[in-house]
Amino acid sequence: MSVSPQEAILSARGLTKEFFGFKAVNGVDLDVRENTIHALIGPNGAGKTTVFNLLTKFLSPTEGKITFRGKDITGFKPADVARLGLVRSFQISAVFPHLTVLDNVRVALQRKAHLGTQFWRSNSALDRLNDRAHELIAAVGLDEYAALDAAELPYGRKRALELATTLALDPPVLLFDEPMAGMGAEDIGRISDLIRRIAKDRTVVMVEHNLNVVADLCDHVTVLARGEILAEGDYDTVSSDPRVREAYMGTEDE
Ligand SMILES: Nc1ncnc2c1ncn2[C@@H]1O[C@H](COP(=O)(O)OP(=O)(O)OP(=O)(O)O)[C@@H](O)[C@H]1O
Repeated sequence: MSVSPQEAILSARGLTKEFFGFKAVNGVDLDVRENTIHALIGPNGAGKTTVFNLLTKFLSPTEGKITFRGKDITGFKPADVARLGLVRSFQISAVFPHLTVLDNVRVALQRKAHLGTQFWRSNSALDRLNDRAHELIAAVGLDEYAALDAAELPYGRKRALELATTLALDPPVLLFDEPMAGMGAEDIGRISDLIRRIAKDRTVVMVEHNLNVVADLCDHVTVLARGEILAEGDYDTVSSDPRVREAYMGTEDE
């Protein structure tokens, strides 16, 4: 099932990335539809992280074009695309270990508001910020941890905090690189629920190795292998595709 470019919030055409002559990503056309959860999957070395870094502008493509809401963002810097509303979470999210959960979320909200030091002159603005911080903390299930330093949080809860600080920026598109990496079953369930809730009125793109999570969460799946798109569609479609099965089994044998 291909997505028509008109419906896509984020698109790539002919996306190619060469490292020293080796094409890690080769001619990838991608359309991410608004308000869906879109997974990038594929065996090790397929080019998922490279595509993810190209989409978020952490890498520049050797060839190809990326558009966001119809605007060509190929030459943009990561901060520029974040400002437009394309924000990656987890691997780069700024959580300060020695600030409390509440203060971490407040700092993120302040950044969003660009209020800087002037902000603290207004008590009503401070109240609004505190209310919003508590809402976000509740949304990610961290109410009882609000006063704890971020460093003291268990791993899964730390990721929930990273999610809250990302949500503070209120981005229409969120990109996650392996959000479930290193998590136990309980945390996976909690973060999956969170992502599902977030995605009700947002677009989510995620690289994910855990195929149970992909099956459970994602509306659309793009399978990459050797830098190219091997298959696309919903999970049932791609998981029953013999080429996809072969690509995964091939790497298991290696
Ligand atoms: N900076 C780089 N320099 C050289 N080669 C790279 C670089 N980054 C990635 N590659 C190569 O590009 C290919 C794709 O890598 P990438 O990390 O995008 O794959 P992946 O699908 O995310 O893999 P994994 O599931 O193992 O994380 C690999 O062969 C990798 O070795």
